[in-house]
This record gives sequence, structure tokens and C-alpha cells, in this order.
Amino acid sequence: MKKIALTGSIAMGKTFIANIFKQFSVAVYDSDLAVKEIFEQQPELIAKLFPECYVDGKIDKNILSQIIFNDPQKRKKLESILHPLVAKKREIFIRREKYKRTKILVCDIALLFEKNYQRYFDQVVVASAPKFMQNKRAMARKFMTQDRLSSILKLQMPDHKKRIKADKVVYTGGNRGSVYRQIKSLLYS
Ligand SMILES: CC(C)(COP(=O)(O)OP(=O)(O)OC[C@H]1O[C@@H](n2cnc3c(N)ncnc32)[C@H](O)[C@@H]1O)[C@@H](O)C(=O)NCCC(=O)NCCS
Ligand SMILES: Nc1ncnc2c1ncn2[C@@H]1O[C@H](COP(=O)(O)OP(=O)(O)OP(=O)(O)O)[C@@H](O)[C@H]1O
Repeated sequence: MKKIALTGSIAMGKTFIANIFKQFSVAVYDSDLAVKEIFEQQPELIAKLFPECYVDGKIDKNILSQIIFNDPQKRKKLESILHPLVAKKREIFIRREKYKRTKILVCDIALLFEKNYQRYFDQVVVASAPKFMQNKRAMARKFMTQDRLSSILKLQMPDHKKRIKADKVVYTGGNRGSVYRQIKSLLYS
């Protein structure tokens, strides 16, 4: 079974690429989605640590972002709880796909290089786009500000370094057709 890791900085198009992989019937694991599932299924886990984020029985991600992107100790605390749970879910996904005799799978992991997870994969694909497009796409998000974006970018390995470490770079600066063709060639050539 070939295991592909998909990574890239904020708003570089990882989810966009993952959705195209799905169109080719490739099994995809999404780490950000795993975090969201943990928030929904075990909100008390986060509420215990960050009670100010627990609003109407739910975790308010905007409040949590304000905290963790401004306080390194709190971010590390949150990561120390979430990352092992996300890794466990990923292992279960990979084991299940292996059992199903899946030939190829993709794991979308935003912090792949930052956490040194690349060694678990056969190929690393990096999503990349020009900086101005990344900025435009990130700024279109709800609650995003230039300050929050620069705090997030400071925590992530710069795009040019990720591209050097990649086995393959998929450029999302073009239209959907361009990304589709890149994925098709990655899968079939
Ligand atoms: C801060 C949270 C609540 C924001 O959730 P929200 O749905 O609004 O945004 P989303 O998850 O899409 O993240 C926005 C961007 O920030 C990046 N980001 C999130 N957490 C981190 C982090 N700890 N370090 C660096 N970048 C991060 C994401 O990769 C993405 O590019 C959420 O990202 C979170 O709980 N982060 C901590 C867990 C984590 O490290 N997740 C990243 C991969 S498992
Ligand atoms: N080639 C493209 N053509 C049109 N829109 C695109 C393209 N690539 C990405 N986008 C859009 O850019 C935005 C950011 O992309 P996406 O959400 O896939 O990034 P991401 O890397 O998963 O972000 P994050 O790091 O925050 O999880 C989305 O609205 C997506 O639809």
C-alpha cells in the first residue's frame, strides 16, 4: 500500500487537492477534520483546559484560536492533548485501509514537517500557491485577520522550505482543471 502525505501552509489548497484525490477514489484522511471530530465528540476534554472556549455546550474555535495563536504555552498544552489523539485516529484509518487492501491512500497533515511525521510515508506532496493568493484565500475565512494570519504563518515552516523537502509539489495557483491534471499525472505516471 502506497502512503502519501499531503501537506502545505495555511490556505495553500490541501483540502482542495484532497477532494480531487477523492474523485479518483483515493482514500483520504484529514487531520483538521479529526480535530473537529474530537471537539464535537469530547468537548469536555478541551473545556477542562480552556473553560472560556466552552460556549453553549460547544467549543468556540474562534475564541480558542485567539488564545492558542497568542500564547505558546497554551498552544503546546492543547497540542499535547490533541496530537496523540489525531495520530491514533490516523493509525486506525491506515490499518483499516490496509485490511481493505487499498492500494493508495492520502493523509492530509498540515504540520507534517513541523512534527517530523514524513518518515511514516512513501511520498510527500506539498500544496503551494503564490503568496498573494495564499493571503487572499486565508483572509476570505471567517474571523481571519492579518494579525492572526501572521501568527499562524510564524508557527508553520515557510512554503519555500516545504517545497524543497517535497517529493512532489502540487500548484494550486491555477484553476481546478490544472490541479486535476497534476493529480492525475501524479497517480498514473
Ligand atoms: C485553533 C483551532 C481551534 C482553529 O480551528 P479552525 O477550524 O478555525 O481552523 P483550522 O483548524 O482550519 O486551522 C486554520 C489554520 O491554522 C493552522 N493551525 C492549526 N493549529 C495549528 C498549530 N497548532 N500550529 C500551527 N498551525 C496551526 C491549520 O493548519 C490551518 O492552516 C484548531 O486549528 C486547533 O484546535 N488547532 C490545534 C490543533 C492542531 O495542532 N491542529 C493542526 C493539525 S492536527
Ligand atoms: N486551484 C484552486 N482554484 C480555486 N480555488 C482554490 C484552488 N485551490 C484552493 N482554492 C480555494 O482556496 C481556499 C483555501 O484552500 P483549502 O481550504 O483547500 O486550503 P488548506 O490548505 O486546506 O487550508 P488550511 O491550512 O487552513 O486547512 C479554499 O476556499 C479553496 O476552495
